[in-house]
Amino acid sequence: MNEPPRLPGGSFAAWSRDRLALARRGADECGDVWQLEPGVYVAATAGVCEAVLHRAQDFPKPSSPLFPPLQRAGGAPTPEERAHARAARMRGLRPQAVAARIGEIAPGTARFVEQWPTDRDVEILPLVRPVLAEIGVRYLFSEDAPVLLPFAWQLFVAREVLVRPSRWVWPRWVPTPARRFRTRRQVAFTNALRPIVRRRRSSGRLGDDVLGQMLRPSARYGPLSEEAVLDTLPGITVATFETPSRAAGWVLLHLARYAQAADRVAAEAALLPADPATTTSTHLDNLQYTQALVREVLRLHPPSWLLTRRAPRQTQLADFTIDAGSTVLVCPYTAHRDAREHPEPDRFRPERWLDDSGSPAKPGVFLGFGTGPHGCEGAALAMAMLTLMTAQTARRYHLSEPPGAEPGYRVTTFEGLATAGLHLRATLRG
Ligand code: HEM
Repeated sequence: MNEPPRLPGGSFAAWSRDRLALARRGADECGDVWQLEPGVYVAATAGVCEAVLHRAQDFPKPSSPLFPPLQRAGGAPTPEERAHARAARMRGLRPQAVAARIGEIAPGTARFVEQWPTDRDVEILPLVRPVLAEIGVRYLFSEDAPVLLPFAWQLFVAREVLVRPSRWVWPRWVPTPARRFRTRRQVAFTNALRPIVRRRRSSGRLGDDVLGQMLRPSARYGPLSEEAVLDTLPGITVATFETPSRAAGWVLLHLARYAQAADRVAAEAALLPADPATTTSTHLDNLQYTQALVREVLRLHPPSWLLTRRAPRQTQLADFTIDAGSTVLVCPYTAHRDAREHPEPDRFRPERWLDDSGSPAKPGVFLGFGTGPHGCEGAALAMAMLTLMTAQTARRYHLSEPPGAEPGYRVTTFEGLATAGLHLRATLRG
């Protein structure tokens, strides 16, 4: 049996101290796959990460939903029920569906820009999160969004409490205070959503938003049950703004750090209509440099930088044997810094995502939204929100970091790569 190499000094204690640094050292010194501790492997390079995510039979995603099903007496949903719920959500989230609703997303990102207090340092994540929550919840529930938004916000708060690092990892059945808090918030959200689902179904006015698409029967599976609708929406609701907010923090930081890139985004954004509600998918498609910039930021700082998979049976990965019962951590962060895929991988160079004519290019593996059967369902929505927000911000402001030798934020990696405490200053462009 050919086990993946162990990284010298790569203990769990070293991992806990600085996970990004250890991940980089593992990729540099061990290559494709390395061993963090017995039974825990890290897939580090682009090809291997991609292979694990595509080989979902050999490396299934553990089912540990943040908001476990409440409505079902009969335990976890079957694979068929999961596929049905995913297909229903994707009707409202696929690229064509998002493209048709750009005029609803753009006013939200424009409001964010307008309300940014200028000429003083402002903490970014608390500024950006409520705006993206409003856009995301509106995208899912349109005119029913105002009722659901406060409950959605409480789901987010419950999530933050739940994922906070703690000394003890309690078995899943232990009702810790954080889990009880989560369940109460999830029940409250579901109780607010149920009458909306019933009203839409009984009136026949299902709506054209994501909820409306989920309520339409599928040709293949028929109608999605009320329980499945109610169980699937808490997770998706938080997903519409949680990871996008982390991504926005990184993108805005890069606008502040790279003035020339920001100027180029501003020039492109000058072509956006004055009334954001009239923005269309054609306007969005024309923001090619801005999209490249967002993609480049997600390459360098993928907010979901480490994905978990299991190996229920013994299997091969690259030249190694992965034992039954192992955990495989897939690392988009190091995969994106694989020089065979992205030359000068540590350099911020949005142009790498454009060809000579300025059209989109795919220079190498990109796992910012994962890939394979569990790839991100909200990628098109996230790209639309982030691209519009970036363009509108650069059109109106110069951003800058607070002066000083040290960055005014901490990089956190637990449950996602984020710029905790990031402050930026916006000054109106002359
Ligand atoms: C910049 C923003 C975002 C990033 C970087 C991101 C990243 C990711 C990644 C890497 C995965 C794969 C996880 C894995 O393979 O284990 C994923 C899955 C997922 N994302 Fe996103 N995401 C973003 C925004 C969104 C939005 C806006 C939504 C909701 C509308 C969403 C919904 C989901 C869902 C439901 C999954 C699970 C898919 C599955 O397990 O089958 N994400 N996302």
